[in-house]
Amino acid sequence: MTFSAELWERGAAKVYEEILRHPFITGLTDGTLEHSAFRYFIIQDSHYLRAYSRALTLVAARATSEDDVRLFATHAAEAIAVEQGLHSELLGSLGLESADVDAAGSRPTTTAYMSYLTAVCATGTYAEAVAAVLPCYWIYRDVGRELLKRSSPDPIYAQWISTYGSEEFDAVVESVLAVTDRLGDEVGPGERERCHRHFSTTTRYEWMFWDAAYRELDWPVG
Ligand SMILES: Cc1ncc(C[n+]2csc(CCO)c2C)c(N)n1
Repeated sequence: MTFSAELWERGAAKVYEEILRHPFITGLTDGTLEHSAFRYFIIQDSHYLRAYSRALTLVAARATSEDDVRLFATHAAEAIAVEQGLHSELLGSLGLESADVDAAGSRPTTTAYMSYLTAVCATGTYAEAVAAVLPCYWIYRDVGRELLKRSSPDPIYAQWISTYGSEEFDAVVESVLAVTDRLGDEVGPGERERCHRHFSTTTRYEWMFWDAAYRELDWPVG
């Protein structure tokens, strides 16, 4: 079995099914999701993408070949492009501007997910860092494909869906899966277990990110 298949089977298969069943996801395609929940999601995703792009530059710095440095450095730049392009368009459609993103700040789940990613990418090995960032790519590709089949009666949701369900994005994910499988042949048993732990933790955070948006979770105090 490839390393990526092993990671998915142990850490993501069940959570992925839960994600597809989550009312945030089903609400996107049947149009019942409240705009306020989607607004929360886009605002939090702007914060997330800012941290994620920095985390990817740490992955790039740890990479063991020039091709891999280029791959992750390119994705870091693309994450910023998504934040500044797609997001500013969506913010406009939702009646928001970038000052609203700053005013809302990063909420608990976003903060926890960003902090975990940053810590692993800053202090872990190259394989650990790749395992931590992988669910972000992989889950969005697979969820994007499912959503694309169903599409959405709401043009704002349909626009968002088309970004992650695209063929270009598919190629991006395949290249990261190829890196993961290669690293699977190089890691020792202790590092392999740490990769599993990071992969399943950030997979859970992906579910929690949608759940927090659905419930519009805020800090309980302060
Ligand atoms: C919570 C959350 N998780 C994953 C993504 C998807 N994503 C963000 S950056 C990137 C790779 C480089 O473009 C991918 C796949 C998201 N937007 N928000």
